[in-house]
Order: sequence, then C-alpha cells, then structure tokens
Amino acid sequence: MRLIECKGLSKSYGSKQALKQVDLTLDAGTPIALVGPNGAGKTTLFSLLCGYITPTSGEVSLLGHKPGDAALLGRMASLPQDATLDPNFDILTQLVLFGTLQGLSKKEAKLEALRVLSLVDLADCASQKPKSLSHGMAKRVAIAQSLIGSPEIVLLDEPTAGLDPANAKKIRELVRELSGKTTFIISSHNLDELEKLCGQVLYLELGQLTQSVSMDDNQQSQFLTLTMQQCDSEKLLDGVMGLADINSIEKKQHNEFLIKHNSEEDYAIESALFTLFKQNSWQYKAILKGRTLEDKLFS
Ligand SMILES: Nc1ncnc2c1ncn2[C@@H]1O[C@H](COP(=O)(O)OP(=O)(O)OP(=O)(O)O)[C@@H](O)[C@H]1O
Repeated sequence: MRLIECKGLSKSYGSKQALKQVDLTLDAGTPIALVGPNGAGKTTLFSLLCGYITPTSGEVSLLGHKPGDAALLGRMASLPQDATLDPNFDILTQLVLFGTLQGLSKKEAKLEALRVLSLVDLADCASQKPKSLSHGMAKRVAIAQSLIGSPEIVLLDEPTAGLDPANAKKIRELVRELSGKTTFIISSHNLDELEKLCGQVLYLELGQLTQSVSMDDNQQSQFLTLTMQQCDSEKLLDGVMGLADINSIEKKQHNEFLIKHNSEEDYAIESALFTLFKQNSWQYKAILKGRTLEDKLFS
C-alpha cells in the first residue's frame, strides 16, 4: 500500500494559490525531505496531509485513507512548526492525554509517554510544566508527542530549528534509529542535515513540485565533491584536469570543487587525487562521492 498519494492536489487561500496540481507518490522507507523557499507551500502541503485544511481541488490519501480519517489515528502524526504545549498541565499529563486519545488505557498511555520522553532524553522533566522548559526542550517534547504509539508516518516541520547542535544531532540519530518502523517526512531549510538523513528530497517552488531527487544516485554517479583545507585553486584545477579519466572540474564555492569523471573505479581517481595533493603539499578536508544536495537542487 502507498504511504502517501496526491493527485492534482491544489490549495488556494482566496486568490492566492499556495499549491498547484501536485502529483506525488511516496512509499515507506528512509526519511523523505521536503525543501523549498519561504512561501513555497510546504506548510500548506503538511496541513493538507494532516487534514487541518481541505484541498481546493485534487485528491490526497495516506495509507489508503483520507486525511483526518479515524483509521489513521495512531498511524500518522505530525510536529507542526508552531507546536505549543498547554501551559496549565505538566508534560506527562499532556502526553498521557494524547496516548488515551489514541485509544491506550491510562496505564499504557503513561508508560508510552515515559518511553517517548526518554527517546528525547527528557524523562526527568515529566512532572514539569511547559513554562519551565527552554525552547529546545519544548521542541523535544513536541517531537516526543509525535512519536506516541510509534506511528507509521511522522511529518516533522523544522524538527531541529532552534535546537543546540548536540540536541539537533540527537534528534537526527533518533530519526535514523526509528526509520525502520516509521517513515519521517521532514520539512527543513537545513540542506546539510537533510543530506545526511534523507533518501529522497522533494523540492517545492511556487506551489509546484519541481524536483524529486534520490540521494542514492550518489553511489552510481560519476561525480566527486572535493573540499580542500588549503590549496592553490588554479593549480588544483589544472592538476586535476591533467589526471586520467577526468571530464571536468568546476569550482563551486570557496575551496569546494565538483569533479566529473568517466572511470568505473572511484578508487583509481581518489588515489590519483591523493598523489596530486602529496606532490603539491595540499591538505584536503573531505571527498564526497557524488554531488552535494545543494548542487543537485540549484545547478
Ligand atoms: N492562511 C493563509 N491565508 C492566506 N495565504 C496563506 C495562508 N497560509 C499560507 N498562505 C500563503 O500561501 C503560500 C504558501 O505558504 P506556506 O506557509 O505553505 O509556505 P512554506 O513553504 O511553508 O513557507 P516557509 O518556509 O516560510 O514556512 C504563501 O504565499 C503564503 O503567504
């Protein structure tokens, strides 16, 4: 069964068309990224998938059901960008309530609430009220809430925005760890993060789905992205072009170069590069097989 299917999905707010004829088919698996400039329609698409708003035209289904259908209770969840907690109740009480709304008994809901809080390292805060939490902690509680009942689909809108680097890393690890059972769809502006986490990247622009990029292409493609610590750029461009099986090398940004080659053996190219670096006493920082997500989307 398809995880998510959209056919000709459109949404207008008055005269503003936020989403235009989006056709989309997603299957369960590695996390899927949703990227696009401000105002591209990402939140609108998430809101349609959650059933918070209805389409102007077109169809959308999740696990074979319409958004908001009772059959999806406990099978899909979302972390909205502006998720807020009720200031009057402690964290545990709020999470237990969400568990019981999914059909768990009070006892089961309490165990589940504590389980998801420990996933985000906040079990110690269970009895605290939201006002005593930092912004990042509140965000982690909201992520915990979306994990109640181990849903098959979880939509995360900017899950690591505002989190410190250590906590952002923990959330990425958590998403990776839970990805066998849950398919995460993550809207974010952080391309580095999405590149590390996601198997597929959807690009929305002016309400239209303009690109769907598979990160697995990296393994097959004959590209290397080279980031140098220090080097003479002109000399590097000439030096690399002088190696066997090189089609082109392009400077992408400061100390970052994209190499296209026609060798079946990445290893042969890599070893020729290392020899070149040694001859010139250049230090490299990273060699990535394939192109960066930024390069795939914007060039
Ligand atoms: N309730 C609304 N009423 C009128 N226009 C809206 C409404 N919600 C969104 N829009 C408009 O629809 C378009 C898409 O907005 P949306 O919030 O879906 O974009 P987004 O990709 O999530 O943006 P961001 O990255 O800034 O969060 C924008 O032009 C926005 O101004």
